[in-house]
Order: sequence, then C-alpha cells, then structure tokens
Amino acid sequence: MSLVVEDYSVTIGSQTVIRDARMSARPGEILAVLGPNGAGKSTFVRGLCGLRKARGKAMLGSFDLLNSTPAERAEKVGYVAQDLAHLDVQMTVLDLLILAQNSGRHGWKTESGSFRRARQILEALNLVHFAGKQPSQLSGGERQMIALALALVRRPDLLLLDEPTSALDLANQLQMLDAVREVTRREGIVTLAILHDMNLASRYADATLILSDGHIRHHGRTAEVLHPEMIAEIYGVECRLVELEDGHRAIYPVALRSHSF
Ligand SMILES: Nc1ncnc2c1ncn2[C@@H]1O[C@H](COP(=O)(O)OP(=O)(O)OP(=O)(O)O)[C@@H](O)[C@H]1O
Repeated sequence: MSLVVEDYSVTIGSQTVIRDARMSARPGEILAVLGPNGAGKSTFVRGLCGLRKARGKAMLGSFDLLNSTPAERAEKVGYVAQDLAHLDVQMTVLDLLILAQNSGRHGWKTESGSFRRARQILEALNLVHFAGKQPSQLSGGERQMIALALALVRRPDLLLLDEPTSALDLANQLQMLDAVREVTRREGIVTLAILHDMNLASRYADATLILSDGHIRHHGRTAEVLHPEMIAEIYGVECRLVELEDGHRAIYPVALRSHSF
C-alpha cells in the first residue's frame, strides 16, 4: 500500500507546525525524514498516527489515516516514539508483546498464536534474552529495540520511527535498520524513519524528505536529495561527500558556514 499525503497540516494548540505538506512513499520503501531541530519532523509523523491534530489528506492505500478511530489506526500503524516513558510498566517484555497484539480488539487472539508471534519477533530481532525482563530493567538502547518489537508485532502496513537509533551503539544501529529494511521489503510496508544521521539515511533510505520550519523543502531519491548544496542551504554546514566502493556515500561535515558566536 502506498502512502499519499496532500494538503496536510498539523497543529499544536493554536500553532500550525506543519503547513500544506505533500509527499508520497511506495510499498517496500524506507523514507528518511530529516531536518534541523524543531523543523517539525516528530509533529509530521505524530499527525499521521493520530497523536496530533491533523487535517488534509493522508491515505495508506484506501485507508484514511486522518478519519479513522484509534483502534482502526492501531491495526495499520506501528509507531516507535522518541520518548519511551510509556514502557515503564510492571510487565515483562513477553507479556507486553502479547498484550500489544490484543489491545483494542474484541476478543483475544488465541493465546498460543499471540505467544508464537511474540517469540518470532524476539527471535528475529535477537532479543529473546529480554523476554522475561521488564523494560524498566533495561538500558535506553535495549528499550529502543523492544519498542521496535512492539511496533512490529501487529504487522503494521505503515511503520513510523522517531529517531529509532538515537540510543543505539554502532552494531545495534545496523542490526535495527537491517531488520527494518528486511521487514519493509518482505511485507511491502511503508516505513518513515526520522533520522539525524545522514550516513544512516544514505545507507538505508530509498527516499528522503527534508523538513525545515514546518515545510517540506526537498523530497526525492536519497542520493539526489543528500548533497552538499542542500546541507549548506538547510543546515548552514559545509559538507564533503565521498563515494564508497559499495555504492553508498559518506557525508562528513567540514565547517559551519557562518559563525554567529
Ligand atoms: N508540546 C508542544 N507544545 C508546543 N509546541 C510544541 C510542542 N511540541 C513541539 N512543539 C513545537 O513544534 C515545533 C516542531 O517540533 P518537533 O518536535 O516536531 O520538531 P523536530 O523536527 O522533531 O525536532 P527535533 O529534531 O529537535 O526532535 C517546534 O517549534 C516545537 O517548539
């Protein structure tokens, strides 16, 4: 299912944070959402999952994201928030994964089906050793991996990740994004990932969207969007681009364009 967003605005209180956005993403595609701090990236994504007041059009195939109930959206959308305080509950990871598959549903799935699916996800993400632990007993990075498991366990059609690698070490950054890419491709879902690391975006994102001041400034194939002129324009940072042997590009900052301190 494709994601198509048109005339999309998101408000917080009386402030319109995202204005008249238009974008699309194809099934099986990872779209990186980049932009400076305060650009509106989290607000953009939170509007799509019903956590902020949004108007306009946001269609996932024929499913209307902005005119659906929370329970209907929960069937379609998996969301990993930046702030994982909601994971501070007195339940084990395994119980949370079983509950996540059944919350908001009339009648529980058979317990063995939910259990099997929970184990499957833990195995796929290499997290089986955390099954009996409570998230509050885990480190920030470990909780981020559990949050991904919780988002994936219901087989979403749209996966929304808000800085999913911010607490992860180098190996776990790759493990998480490898897993996200594998699920995105295999299930033909759409994944939007808010990232600050342009090298991760360059390596994993098929397409990239650049937000600044609540507006989409650039949107296209990642290799076309992530270039030094864009980075200078949006971030005020001079960068070098290095073509790597594996076909990816590395981006490294050289200097701030203007020093205001
Ligand atoms: N709870 C809130 N109340 C009022 N304004 C808010 C709230 N949350 C965000 N904003 C404002 O909305 C704008 C966009 O914030 P948002 O969190 O979407 O940015 P972001 O691009 O995700 O930033 P970052 O990269 O720093 O996480 C900012 O100007 C911010 O001050």
